[in-house]
Amino acid sequence: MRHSHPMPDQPLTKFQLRRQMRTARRALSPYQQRLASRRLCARLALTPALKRARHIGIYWPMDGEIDPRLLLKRFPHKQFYLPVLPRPSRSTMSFLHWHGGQLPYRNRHGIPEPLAGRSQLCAPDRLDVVLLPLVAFDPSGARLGMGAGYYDRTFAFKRLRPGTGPQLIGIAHQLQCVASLPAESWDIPLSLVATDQRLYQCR
Ligand SMILES: Nc1nc2c(c(=O)[nH]1)N(C=O)[C@@H](CNc1ccc(C(=O)N[C@@H](CCC(=O)O)C(=O)O)cc1)CN2
Ligand SMILES: Nc1ncnc2c1ncn2[C@@H]1O[C@H](COP(=O)(O)OP(=O)(O)OP(=O)(O)O)[C@@H](O)[C@H]1O
Repeated sequence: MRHSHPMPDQPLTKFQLRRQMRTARRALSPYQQRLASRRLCARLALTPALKRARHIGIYWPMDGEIDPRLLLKRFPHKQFYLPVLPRPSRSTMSFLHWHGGQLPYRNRHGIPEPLAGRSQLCAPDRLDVVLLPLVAFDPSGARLGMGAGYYDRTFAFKRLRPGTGPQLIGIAHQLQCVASLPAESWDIPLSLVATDQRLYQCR
């Protein structure tokens, strides 16, 4: 009996944490989502990183993720790029230029992507800033994603050549903040996390 149930105060496994955070995120109302997105984008727009950046990696939100797409209206002269899943036998994502309109094609996870050949490609190391989706984060800049490792693999070169490549900025709802996440050897740390409520300067 003593060992038949996990202790209630045991740390959640990554699996449990993902499920809990994704459920909490999805439970936000459309009004809460719009408000959070406006607050996030207003805060991000004031950061030196965004003001300086010319080529910015962004994402198309899903599953209750905070929506960064208002930034296109704030910065009509900057170039924005969406991630495209690795082609067969490749392991890293590409980034394709996006003007802000609707996108008919959806990838195998149901997320809209621009079409290769029709949109200009930007190599991951040529982006100035990347806004990363995440499931949970901690104030040190550790990130828990969907679990496929796409972003970790795409920006793994930053561990070999620290200080090169884009500045990686995690964006999230404030409720996605946890006290601490287990660090994995392949994790690429975030330099900044921005939420609808505040900024976390990580290093
Ligand atoms: N908005 C957004 N775009 C993104 C990511 C993300 O986290 N958010 N990614 C960050 O890596 C990549 C896609 N990664 C993904 C990894 C796993 C699943 C996934 O497991 N999805 C379903 C299972 C069903 C299905 O895939 O069809 C799930 O919800 O459980 C989805 C996307 C690239 N684009
Ligand atoms: N640089 C890398 N080289 C090889 N494999 C990697 C690398 N980075 C991550 N992986 C693999 O990807 C898998 C998923 O990693 P993890 O659970 O940390 O993903 P995540 O950061 O949550 O997801 P995502 O980046 O897709 O949002 C791990 O099992 C790991 O083996």
